[in-house]
Amino acid sequence: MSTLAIENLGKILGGNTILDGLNLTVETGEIVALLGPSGSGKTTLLRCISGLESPDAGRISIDGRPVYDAAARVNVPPEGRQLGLVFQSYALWPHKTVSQNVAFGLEQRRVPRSDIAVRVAKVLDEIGLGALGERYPGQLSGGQQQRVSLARAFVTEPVLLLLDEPLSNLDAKLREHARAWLREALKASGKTAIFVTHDQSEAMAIADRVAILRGGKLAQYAPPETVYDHPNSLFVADFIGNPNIMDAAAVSTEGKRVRVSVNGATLEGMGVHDAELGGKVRAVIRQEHLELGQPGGENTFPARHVNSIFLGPVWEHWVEVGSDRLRFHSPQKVTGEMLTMHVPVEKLLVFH
Ligand SMILES: Nc1ncnc2c1ncn2[C@@H]1O[C@H](COP(=O)(O)OP(=O)(O)OP(=O)(O)O)[C@@H](O)[C@H]1O
Repeated sequence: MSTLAIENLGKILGGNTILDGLNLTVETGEIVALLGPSGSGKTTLLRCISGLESPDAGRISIDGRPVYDAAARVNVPPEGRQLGLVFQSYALWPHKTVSQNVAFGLEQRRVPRSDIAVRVAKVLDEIGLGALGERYPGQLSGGQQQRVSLARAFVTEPVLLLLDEPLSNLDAKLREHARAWLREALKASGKTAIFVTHDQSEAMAIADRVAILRGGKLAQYAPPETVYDHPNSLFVADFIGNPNIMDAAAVSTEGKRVRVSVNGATLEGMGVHDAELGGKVRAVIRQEHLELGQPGGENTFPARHVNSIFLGPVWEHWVEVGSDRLRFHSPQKVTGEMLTMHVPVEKLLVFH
């Protein structure tokens, strides 16, 4: 069953179309990341779902109930949408203890006092804060404060959780731990969740499906492995994972396979929109799919080695091919000026 159904959602702000007939469905128990370049409409979409922003067209249903319908003039206020909100800033009350912060939403809903104490204790336990109920937010680490803000959203038993950049206030090391923890906590709760992030690896690590926005529309909506391995457009291929991209010319096609001429070398790859191929194309190779090859080997090309930097687990190398600069990794140092590069056929993606 779908917990969230968005149909043809439109939003205009300051005369600009920010959401452009957007459709999105989130199944019950699913975690969805909204990802996209700055200004693509992620925050506006989250605000429209929450009710903090009013769309101009379309429909939004939560748990089968319309909460916004332009045609039927339905617009349920935020507090009537059964949502749990988690903000980047945590928005904790500094003068209330952890337990009081978590209890606040229940008090507002006039839940009996004895029930509040039981529900707060249970959610704090579940979220690993059982021993910290009497502390004040100022006495907690950033990661612990983030857990409190999640506990506060969980305790009201919302049908849908909306998280706005939930980990962006944490430092890099803590963030890596927090993303694994956040996915575990969401999955253990069985809650349906949508979060906005600027961090692609965070989106892929936490989400079941990633919604990539471009100009207020969905560019691709699929599991993380699919958007990474099978991007449906040059835009998505380029946006996710910062790959190597070269200008090329399509020479011939055979089914999905395409032969391309790149800087004087002929290479074979996979056409993503084969019907449209012909003439100028772009060849995309992810850094981890480019490797050293044997001179004369299949799908190889010569490249000039210009730089290598040590990253710890691997070396990162830069090579030049014609006017293109490409990047690849290897566990060892690479020496020599001219190198032979290899890319497996199925890992060279050709876009119109
Ligand atoms: N109140 C407003 N009036 C006019 N334009 C606005 C308003 N709020 C947002 N916008 C514009 O809407 C577009 C989408 O904004 P939004 O914040 O939804 O994008 P985003 O994808 O979340 O961006 P970012 O990654 O930078 O946070 C941007 O171009 C922004 O300038």
